[in-house]
Order: sequence, then structure tokens, then C-alpha cells
Amino acid sequence: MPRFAANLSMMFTEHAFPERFRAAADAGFDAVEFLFPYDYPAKDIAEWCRRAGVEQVLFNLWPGRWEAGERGLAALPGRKAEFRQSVRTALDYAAVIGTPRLHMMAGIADAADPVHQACYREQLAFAADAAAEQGVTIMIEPINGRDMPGYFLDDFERAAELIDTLGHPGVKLQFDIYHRQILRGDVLTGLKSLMPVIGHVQIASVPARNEPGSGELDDLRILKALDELGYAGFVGCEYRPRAGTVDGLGWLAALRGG
Ligand SMILES: O=C(O)[C@@H](O)C(=O)CO
Ligand SMILES: [Mg+2]
Repeated sequence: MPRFAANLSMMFTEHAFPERFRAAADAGFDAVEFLFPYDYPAKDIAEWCRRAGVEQVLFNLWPGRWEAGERGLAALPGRKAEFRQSVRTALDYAAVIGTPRLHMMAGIADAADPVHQACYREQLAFAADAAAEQGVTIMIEPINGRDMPGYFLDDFERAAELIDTLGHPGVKLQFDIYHRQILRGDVLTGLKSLMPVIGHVQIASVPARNEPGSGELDDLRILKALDELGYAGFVGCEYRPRAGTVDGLGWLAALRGG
């Protein structure tokens, strides 16, 4: 069975953020991920993890002004300096918290525009080099345009090709099963063919982004397939519980029982 990380940006929101670490541990998780740590001092987050006995396995680079609709800076030529500063800040947080992967969000930009393409590649190389010095891996994640209209990286093949072309061992694919199903389908084939470049997996039901097993896919079958494919990384539970977080963990109990 894969190792699961509770996504504290979506799960356990019944609690204030600092309390979510303990709540996740009490519910049986030994790992957590979340979108952004930047509202809190890194040492506090490290302490919440330590006290709860959970490892922090992933967070995102600062995406720009989220409230203003920004969704990353990597493909934005006008934001190069801010992007590079965001890499340094994220790496400082990762060093204190002990986080081994960072998701680099691309931004809202025209994927067909060579200027944005060149900027994205350049910034990806910069982030990967800086992260590698600290043993951290940079993740890139295709995100569907229904949830994030205009998002630059909205194609799994293009992401895999970018990783291939860059040829940097510190860049991997964040395979979010929810986005994959909406963008392309063919989830099992995608997992199989992309497995060599996958560094992190996330899951939610489709289309509602709730608990695994509550949507159109056989999520438990897909999770079992990850074992068959030899996936040894984490699966982030990046879903919005339909009712209470703990009440909605039946899918995990079923998987553990079976
Ligand atoms: O799938 C998602 O939405 C996240 O993994 C993310 O990092 C950006 O929102
Ligand atoms: Mg995701």
C-alpha cells in the first residue's frame, strides 16, 4: 500500500492550521503536505510536525498573489527576480522543516508562446540547481484548466517532455490523478508510462474532488496499481472531505483492511 500524506490545506480544516498536524497524526497519518507555509515561521511548522510525529513531504513555492488570481511565477518573464527569491525562501523553509520536495507552480500564461516557454525552462533549471544543492527535488504538476483557467502547464506529455529535455535528476513529475482524469483520462496507462519520472502522486475523486472512491474512477484499484508499478513515494490526499475529515476516511480503512 502506498504511503499517504494528509493535505492540510484541504483536510482537517475543522481545526486551525497548527492543530491540523496532530489531528492528521491522530487519524493515522505519518506524513503531511500543504500548499503554502509562508504565513507561519518555519521553526513553528517544524515544531508542529515534530510534536505530532509526522513528516512534511511537499509544499509549493510562493505562487504570487493568490487572492489576485496569480498561480505561480515560473513562466512569467516579468517576474524573474521575484521567482528566484521565492526559490530561496522555499528552500530556507524546506531546510528547517525537513521537506524533500517543492512544487514549482508555472503561472497563468500562454503555453504556446515561446517567450513563456523559454522563461519556464530557464526558471525550472534555476530552481532545480538551487534545490539540488540542498538535496531537494523540484516537482512540476499539470493542472486542469477547469480548476485553473489559463494555467501554463496543462498537459502531461508536455511536462514529461520538459523533464526529459532538461535531463536534471532533481526535477520530477507531480502526478495528480484528479487532474490527469480531467485532462486526459487513461490514468493507469499514464502512471505506467510516466512512472520513471514521477516523484509524487496526489489523489481525489473526479469530478467533485472529494474522498477517493466517491467519484467516477475506481480509486482503490488505482492505488493498488501504484504498488504493482513499484511506486515507493507518497500519495498526497488532496481532496475536500464531503462531511467531516475523519468521518470520510472509510476509503483508507478499506484499503488498509484489504
Ligand atoms: O492540484 C493542485 O491544485 C495542487 O497540487 C497545487 O499545488 C496547486 O493548487
Ligand atoms: Mg495537486
